[in-house]
Amino acid sequence: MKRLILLRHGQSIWNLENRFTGWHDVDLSDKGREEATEAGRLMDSAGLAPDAVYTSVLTRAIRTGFMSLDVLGRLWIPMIKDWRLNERHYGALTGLDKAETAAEYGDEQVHVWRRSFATPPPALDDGDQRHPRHDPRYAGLDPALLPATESLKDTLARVLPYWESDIAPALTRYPTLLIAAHGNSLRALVKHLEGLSDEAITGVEIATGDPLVYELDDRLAVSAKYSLRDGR
Ligand SMILES: O=C(O)[C@@H](CO)OP(=O)(O)O
Repeated sequence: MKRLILLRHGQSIWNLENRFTGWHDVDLSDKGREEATEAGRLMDSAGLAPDAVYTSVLTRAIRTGFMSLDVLGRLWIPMIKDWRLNERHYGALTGLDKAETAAEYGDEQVHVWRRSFATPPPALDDGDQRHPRHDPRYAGLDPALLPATESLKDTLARVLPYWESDIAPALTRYPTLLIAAHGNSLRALVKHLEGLSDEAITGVEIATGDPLVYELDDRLAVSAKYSLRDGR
């Protein structure tokens, strides 16, 4: 049996401030750091010892993985960072206050931008400093790969090939594998793992700092799923 632990980063400063974040690189809040440490304690109590961690190239996820592994005394395991585990790109909404945006465009429109499967938020212009082409961490990538906005469908379209090419094969070598990532990149993975419909995934939320464990058989079919914090 293999175990996949999905861990959404702890609360970030922009989660706390209620701002659309996406690919903006904001760090954890004090509460987020506590959640990251607590996630490590929960894994420890459950007897889970990750053999490797996959994470994004965004500080809040990297730090969450690092802080949880620190509790476990496992900072030495391989940590693989890849942009394809980044949060869904929030386009022109990046940095805006969620409540103010809802007051301007209406709750329904904001809900569509946040949770519909296929409708992306308005895109960023190439010249906008928030566009990933201006961020040195993506300098080695083909600019055509870099999103100016993303729906969950678009996010799935980059997470899934990475799952198939890198993460799923790694489960043979690392049978307990931690993925420290983001609300929407993890929702994309959950949709795939559980075979959820486009409609069903719109109702799925992933809490910060709550390790979600999937037990997988040799064909990587899910045999059990539970959360370490809420026990669901
Ligand atoms: O702002 C974001 O990037 C995400 C996650 O924090 O927010 P939402 O839940 O609205 O998709």
